[in-house]
Amino acid sequence: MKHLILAINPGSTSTKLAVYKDEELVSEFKINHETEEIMKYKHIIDQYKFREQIILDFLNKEHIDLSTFSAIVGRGGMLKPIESGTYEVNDLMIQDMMEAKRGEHASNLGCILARNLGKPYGIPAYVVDPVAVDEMDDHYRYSGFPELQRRSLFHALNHKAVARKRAKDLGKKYEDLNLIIAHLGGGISVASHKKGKVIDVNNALDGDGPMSPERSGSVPMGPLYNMCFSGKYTLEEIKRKNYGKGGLVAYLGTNDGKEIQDRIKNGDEKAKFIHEVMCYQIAKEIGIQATVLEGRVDEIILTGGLAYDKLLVEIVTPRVQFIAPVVVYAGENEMESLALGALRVLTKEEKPKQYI
Ligand SMILES: Nc1ncnc2c1ncn2[C@@H]1O[C@H](COP(=O)(O)OP(=O)(O)OP(=O)(O)O)[C@@H](O)[C@H]1O
Ligand SMILES: CCCC(=O)O
Repeated sequence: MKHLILAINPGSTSTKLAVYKDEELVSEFKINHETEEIMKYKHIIDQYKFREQIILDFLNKEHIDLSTFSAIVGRGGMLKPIESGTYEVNDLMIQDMMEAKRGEHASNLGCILARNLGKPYGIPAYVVDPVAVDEMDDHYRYSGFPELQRRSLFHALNHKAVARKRAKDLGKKYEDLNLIIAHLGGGISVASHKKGKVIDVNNALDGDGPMSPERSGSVPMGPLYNMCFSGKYTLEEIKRKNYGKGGLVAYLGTNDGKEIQDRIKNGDEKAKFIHEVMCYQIAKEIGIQATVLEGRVDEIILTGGLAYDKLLVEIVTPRVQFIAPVVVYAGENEMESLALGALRVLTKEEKPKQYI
């Protein structure tokens, strides 16, 4: 019997959905969200109904009955640090995502949507490679403030999926390669994959790394703490400057990479300069990760939605190709990875991990 699987991927600038019959893609859907549309919700959890309606409308349009799914799988959010794999959605996971104690990210909704949609029909819910996957080297964790440790939060699902895909395309094992992978999405994470483990990455949610379509990336700390204590801003407003309203959207009023490309083509000098700054910072972050891998880098991979941007690739590549060859895997492999992660559990090839 074939398994019908619904994959749900709430991203920071989009909602992506896919239906798989075993390994075969049956149908998919993606909707991009304007910054204003998303920013009107104070907390990620407040977006629940909005994102749920997108899923129900998609299933309706495709004439797919919810009750026919064998499993529903969501992108996993800011859980406690955990190892890579497929996890059963349980009560603790739901509670942690509702409380968002480790922070707010669109992917926090993945497990809640998967569980709630399937529950009336007894359909099992899973998450795969949540953003909280933690395989870090301990050197990574320490900052110069003993009170402040770095946290592993990144686009683990796409990082792992692209790394495995590249290894397969090369006829090698992921565990035999050293890769620098730059996920270039609404947020940007650039990571060192050392022999199958992600040992270092910038965490854009904590204001680390390059600016991105809607994250500030790292900013000068002196001016930042003056700003924080100026009395002009609430904590919420400062957080929004880092996450949601930072980066390209702060300078150009849009998080839409295609629109920015069009503006550049039409001679918009400001868009051109800010885009160059983002590219410069991406290249610099790749350089940082090259030192983590001590220069022993097999390949640099550019992936995520922004990797479709040819100008970005043209600017970043010459700055970093002295480190290793640059390969582009534009878009993401997240939907297939979600579905295959659930399928391995349904076919009993793998036992689901428990979130405790
Ligand atoms: N063809 C394209 N050209 C330029 N930019 C693009 C293109 N397609 C998508 N983008 C941009 O890529 C970004 C979104 O990438 P992606 O879909 O990987 O992110 P997301 O899933 O919404 O967010 P995140 O990965 O941070 O969770 C947006 O800024 C989008 O405008
Ligand atoms: C937690 C994923 C990182 C990001 O969206 O910036």
